[in-house]
Amino acid sequence: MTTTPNSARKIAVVGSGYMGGGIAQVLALGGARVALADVSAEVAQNNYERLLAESDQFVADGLFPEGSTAILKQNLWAAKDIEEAVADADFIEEAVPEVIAIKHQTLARISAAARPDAVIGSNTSTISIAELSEPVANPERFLGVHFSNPSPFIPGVEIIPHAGTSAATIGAVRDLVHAANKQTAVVKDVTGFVLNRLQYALFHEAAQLVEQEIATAEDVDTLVRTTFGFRLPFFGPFAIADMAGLDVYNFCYKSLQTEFPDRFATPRILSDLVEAGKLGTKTGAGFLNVPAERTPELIAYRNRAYVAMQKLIDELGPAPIN
Ligand SMILES: NC(=O)c1ccc[n+]([C@@H]2O[C@H](COP(=O)([O-])OP(=O)(O)OC[C@H]3O[C@@H](n4cnc5c(N)ncnc54)[C@H](O)[C@@H]3O)[C@@H](O)[C@H]2O)c1
Repeated sequence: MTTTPNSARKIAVVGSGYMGGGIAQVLALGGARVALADVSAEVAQNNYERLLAESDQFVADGLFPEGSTAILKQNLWAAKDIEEAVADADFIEEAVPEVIAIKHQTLARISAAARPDAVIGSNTSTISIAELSEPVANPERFLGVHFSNPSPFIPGVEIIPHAGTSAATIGAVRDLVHAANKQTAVVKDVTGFVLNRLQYALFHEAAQLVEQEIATAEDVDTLVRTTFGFRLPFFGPFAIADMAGLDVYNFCYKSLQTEFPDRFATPRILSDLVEAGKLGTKTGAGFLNVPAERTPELIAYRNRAYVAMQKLIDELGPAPIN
């Protein structure tokens, strides 16, 4: 639930490049006053102008609502340096390059110049949040706030507290991100977090299939897009497993184990449910506990979703790859 409208917030984005620029657009369009800071006043100003020009193009292409550039002109500004940008900010997002030394140096400057109660987030994709927190004074106000590329259009943001991040900090960031019309999930500070761990698990198997000449890269992509990947905008892996039947998953694991006993060892959380007779949607209990009486509603939604998805793909045409 949103408690504070973003129009009442002051935000600074430090590192106004590709990701920082997009994040600044999202937050400024959500109503916050957003300062851009970069290596120099000139770079910040150039990025400010780039973001306005890009917004004009997005409006012309129907991707941003009419009037977006005017809102950005009102809410975005280019600061002369990090200190000026963060001085009275409630929230600061760091989006400088993925190099620990640069991030540490930047976070030290942010932390020294910001209000002691300002919340500080990092857009890091891979660096431990605990390690990044080292130069931050009051590290309970620091956490990962990981937007995805392209940030104006991808709806999810991964929130990564380190062990010392306060609950109030997590709550404040979730409010702020939700007020900018994004969805959040809070995950632990482990290598790869959740998003990249999953993304690279899929890529890792895909690369091995191609290396072993089991399928071409094109055919792997076709299969992912047109089969299980087709479901993913609507259902995550646990909803899909519940709908498929956890007994079926258990059996498939046994099959995979004949060739890959270690890589596809049956996960304990799956075998525990199967042993308890909780086989997913068909038994009204599984990972996500969809009550049995709602199954027809779920199936109807699923079917509508897949038909709508195919219509959208037909309307857009294939991606310009190859
Ligand atoms: N590009 C992606 O797809 C993606 C996706 C998710 C997360 N990320 C993460 O977002 C962060 C930024 O990535 P990006 O792709 O936007 O990089 P980028 O190179 O486009 O932008 C980095 C910006 O930081 C500025 N900068 C460099 N040193 C600085 C300093 N000392 N002080 C202030 N500004 C400084 C640069 O001038 C540049 O404008 C990285 O941590 C990256 O891992 C990137």
